[in-house]
Amino acid sequence: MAKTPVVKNQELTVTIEDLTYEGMGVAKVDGYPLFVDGALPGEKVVAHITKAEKKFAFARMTELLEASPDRVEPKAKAYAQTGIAPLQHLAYPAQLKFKQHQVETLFQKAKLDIEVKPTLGMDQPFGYRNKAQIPVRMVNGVLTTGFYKRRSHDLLPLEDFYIQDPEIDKAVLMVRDLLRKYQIPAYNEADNSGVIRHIVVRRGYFSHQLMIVLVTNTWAVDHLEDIVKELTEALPELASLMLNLNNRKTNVILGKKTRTLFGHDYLEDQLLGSTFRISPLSFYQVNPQQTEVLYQQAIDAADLKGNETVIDAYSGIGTISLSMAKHAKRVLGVEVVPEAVHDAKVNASLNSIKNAEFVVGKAEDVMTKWAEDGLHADVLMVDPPRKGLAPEFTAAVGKMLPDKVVYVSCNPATLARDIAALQEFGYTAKSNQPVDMFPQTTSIESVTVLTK
Ligand SMILES: C[S@@+](CC[C@H](N)C(=O)[O-])C[C@H]1O[C@@H](n2cnc3c(N)ncnc32)[C@H](O)[C@@H]1O
Repeated sequence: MAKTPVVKNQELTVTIEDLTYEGMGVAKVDGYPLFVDGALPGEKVVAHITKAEKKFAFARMTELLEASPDRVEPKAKAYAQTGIAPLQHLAYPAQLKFKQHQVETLFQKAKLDIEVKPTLGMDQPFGYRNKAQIPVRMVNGVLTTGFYKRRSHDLLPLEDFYIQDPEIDKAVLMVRDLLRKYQIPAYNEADNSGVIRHIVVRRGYFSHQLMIVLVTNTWAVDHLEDIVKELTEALPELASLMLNLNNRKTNVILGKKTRTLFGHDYLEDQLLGSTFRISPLSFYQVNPQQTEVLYQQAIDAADLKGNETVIDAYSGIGTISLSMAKHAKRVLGVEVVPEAVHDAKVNASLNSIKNAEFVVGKAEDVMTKWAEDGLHADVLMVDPPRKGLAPEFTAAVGKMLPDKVVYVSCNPATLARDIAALQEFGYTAKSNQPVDMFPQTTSIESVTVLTK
């Protein structure tokens, strides 16, 4: 095997120069990169090599010799083992700079000359998540809720998740205690046995409505009536209690079939003055306070005058579409999850919006058809998942040539790739606005406007 500049279990003193997009400190040993877990730029640390590859190595920090002024005390040491909050040791203003810098770096690499504005952050960057998906496993013979340790499926027991709405944490513990009381077995991944796989909880930030979904390996859950009765009595905010069947050997959390045990089969919440129904299988942004900031950026960027046709691709339950419909002539949404499209249609009528239509389908297929049919959009909104736009989608944009493209992105790497592709059709972007939707984590959301 080729000789590497460092070897496994070696300890060396290094100075950290940068932070990777995953939040690991980067040091160089004669130009060879060392990724040091938990270390911050400017810090001098003792690094213990855990893995040495041909082109880089991983290390663990065993001693902090000189700390960064941006280092803060993490909320909980154990919590750091999970990867839920990989930036919790970095002061919040520095987290916001880190995100801006990440986008700048990716744009530079893609040779894009676009100004990246300072990240819009939160006043209180904890307790913001409106959704939790908590794995349930047996730990030492006891049904336990918590989170997986990084790069593993070993469950670390946790009661306070810090970044979730504290009411969600309380609801999870209440469900856990009832499952313990009625001796319901937790799921066992090794042999696909047991009953309870996950507890999924959503809470409306504005409505305070609570939705609990018990994800189970079977429909047959003992004492279900007792559990439902006790939960409804204990949680006055409970608006929806559901059972979701997932009996496949998979890392996907939710199965396709859901039964309502109590209340509605949806949750309601408000955003920018409109009410939205959200089904358990539908996407809904997890940081409601910052979602309003993000959507306002997108609405301002679209600069609608009232006579435009807007396409909202990857429209989910229609949150962006319906916010835009108030300022446009017509909005067409396209989304691949049928339940989300159903929600979007209901949401249009709940908010008395008559100029928005929603289609189920892959955005790349539907956009191609619209372009072939000669449909013209003045504004194209895109809010794709992390993998960004499909090449067929970008090609259809080149055919339709909307006047403006407003790109809401949750992954700056695919954003940079897609902007470069759209440039081929004569689009340019002047600036990018990151909005911090996920404090304490490395995830980056941003809005970019492209015009011809
Ligand atoms: C980041 S979410 C945005 C949803 C919505 N704009 C919002 O803010 O709530 C991306 C959405 O794209 C949907 N999706 C994923 N792949 C798709 C595809 N190929 N075509 C259409 N929709 C897709 C997902 O189901 C999800 O609802």
